[in-house]
Amino acid sequence: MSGMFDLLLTAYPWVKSLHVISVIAWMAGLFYLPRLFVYHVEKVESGSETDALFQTMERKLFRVIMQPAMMASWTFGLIMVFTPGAVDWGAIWPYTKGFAILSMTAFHDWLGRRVYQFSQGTNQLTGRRYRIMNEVPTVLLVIIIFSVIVRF
Ligand code: HEM
Repeated sequence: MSGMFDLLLTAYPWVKSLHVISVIAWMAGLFYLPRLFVYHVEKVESGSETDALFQTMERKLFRVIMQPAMMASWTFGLIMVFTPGAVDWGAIWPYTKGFAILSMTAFHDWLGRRVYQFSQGTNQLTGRRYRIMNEVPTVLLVIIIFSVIVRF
């Protein structure tokens, strides 16, 4: 067991670097995909060539960038959770961060369901709704950064 802990401690700065790289890639998609939806709803005629192009951009962004980036963020984050001393469970920040990452994951899932709906031509939501939803990852990001940096 102590050999395992030594390995986790030695790898820690590398794991944290990979974690931050993954979350940046994930966040890029979480910010951009709802913007694509806004333009898709407001400017694109259903069934047109541009509609097909938007569907491709949305699907690729979600599958090729966001899904792998989310899995990597979770994997490296959980490795740090199991590194001795990394998380002070007596503090408040692990719980505010935990709440925010679960919400971020739920938001990611919600976006995935919207990608599917656009691909079926059954989107129900307005551009205004997507503009409002675009603020969700921003608010969660603020909670996460205050949690891990201020560490209240
Ligand atoms: C997906 C699930 C996630 C898990 C399980 C997780 C877990 C962790 C853990 C255990 C640490 C080390 C504790 C620390 O040193 O602060 C950490 C660090 C960090 N996380 Fe996450 N995290 C996740 C997602 C995110 C997301 C979505 C963001 C940004 C939006 C983020 C940003 C950071 C940053 C910036 C650090 C480095 C803080 C420092 O300077 O030490 N994490 N994460």
